Amino acid sequence: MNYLSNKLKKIEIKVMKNEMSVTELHPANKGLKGTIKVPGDKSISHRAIMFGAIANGVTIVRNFLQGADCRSTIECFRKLGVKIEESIDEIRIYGTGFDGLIEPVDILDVGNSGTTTRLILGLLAGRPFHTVIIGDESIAKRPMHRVTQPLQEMGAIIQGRNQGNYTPLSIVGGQLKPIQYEMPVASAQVKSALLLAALQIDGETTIIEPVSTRDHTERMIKQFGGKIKLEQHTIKITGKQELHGAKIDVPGDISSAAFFMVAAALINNSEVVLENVGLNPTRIGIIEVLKEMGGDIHIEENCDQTYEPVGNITVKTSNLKGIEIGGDLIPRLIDELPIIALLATQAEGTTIIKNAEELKVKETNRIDTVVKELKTLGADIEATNDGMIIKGKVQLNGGHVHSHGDHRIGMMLGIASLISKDTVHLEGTDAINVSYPTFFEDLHQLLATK
Ligand SMILES: O=C(O)C1=C[C@@H](OP(=O)(O)O)[C@@H](O)[C@H](O)C1
Ligand SMILES: C=C(OP(=O)(O)O)C(=O)O
Repeated sequence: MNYLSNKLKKIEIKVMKNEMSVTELHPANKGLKGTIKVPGDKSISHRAIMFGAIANGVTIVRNFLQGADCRSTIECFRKLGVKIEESIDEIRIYGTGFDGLIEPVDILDVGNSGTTTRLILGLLAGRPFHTVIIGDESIAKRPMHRVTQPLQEMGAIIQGRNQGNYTPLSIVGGQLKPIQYEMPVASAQVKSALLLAALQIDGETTIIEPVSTRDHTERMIKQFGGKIKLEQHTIKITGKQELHGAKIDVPGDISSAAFFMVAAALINNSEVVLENVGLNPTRIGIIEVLKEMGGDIHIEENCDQTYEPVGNITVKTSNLKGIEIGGDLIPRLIDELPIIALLATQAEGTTIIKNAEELKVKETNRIDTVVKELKTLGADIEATNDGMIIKGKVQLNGGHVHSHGDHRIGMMLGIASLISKDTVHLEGTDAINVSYPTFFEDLHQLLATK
């Protein structure tokens, strides 16, 4: 049977009081072939809106990710008084500078986006007005102390549930003082929040990371004409700099490309080319893992790019072996761990994922949700305190699985259905809109190419 009978076939069923979408997914009956461009990078799209807003002059963003999370960022900045125009090809942000942002009359709704929540808190910490931030059910469970505590130390007044740890949060910013901050967790969101606060301070702020995390904010500061000192894990920045509007071409999101990289490696007779994907060294852990597992993967870097490296990734059907994944590599593939877990179910031997406690505080507890859902499909997978142990190679069955409202779990299960021997019913498919609204269309295209 053709995957999704050649069309997205949705069965609407009623679960308790809520309407839940259940998608019926069928095993792939042939390989994935062809070339696609995955949508723009989520981390860079968020930052492009934020830096466009705080710069002076117009910023033009191309290949912006039109996912729900980045839409939340746009709407938050509109409420802060920033004019943002959208056309099919580009987004234009009329930067107001920090001082042009205004006290919002309405609550800012960050939806499902942790990046929006944490980065906007850093930015608002230096603004002398009051803002209330809310999000969805998942956001309400995600820890915010990691940003609210250092921002309070800098001088911001922040209140919220559990002493400022959970949304709804209220913040009154103002004049901040520079600090030297040794980050207890490896988090690009914390680092970026502190950089956005530091950019508003007269004086030098120092941030020390335990290990390197994605550096899109640092690169963007330079792209907007700012200065930042980077030395190993230490970042120094002086505030009150003039930032100028810029032209941003958002590269394809490697975290979205990862789903098709894995699908191509796992399905017989596949060869997929993913064009114009971001290859920032702080994001390419998935490429390193695929290579180490014995994957047939080829990278062709485009040498013209200045601020963010991009290139094409080709993946063919591969014979894989289990490996150990941990340490400094974890932040460079943190969002790819659910799909890497699926990859590991099809590798000969044992794969151990460790040092990945951060998975517990994502959109869901991704150790629990990955283990639960892959077990339902018959995988040999166990949760550990800081990761998972997966034994392969195991033929997956069909079954009824759930995204738990987590986009990456939904997409991982969508790919799992292709290698399962029976039909998979995926509940909560809508969550995928958070980062990849055209996921099933792109999958369908790769399945339809001869
Ligand atoms: O800075 C960012 O854009 C992101 C950083 C990561 O989160 P942490 O900083 O919490 O690790 C990642 O999981 C998230 O999807 C996006
Ligand atoms: C963790 C993620 O995003 P955020 O923290 O922005 O919600 C993600 O996209 O996997």
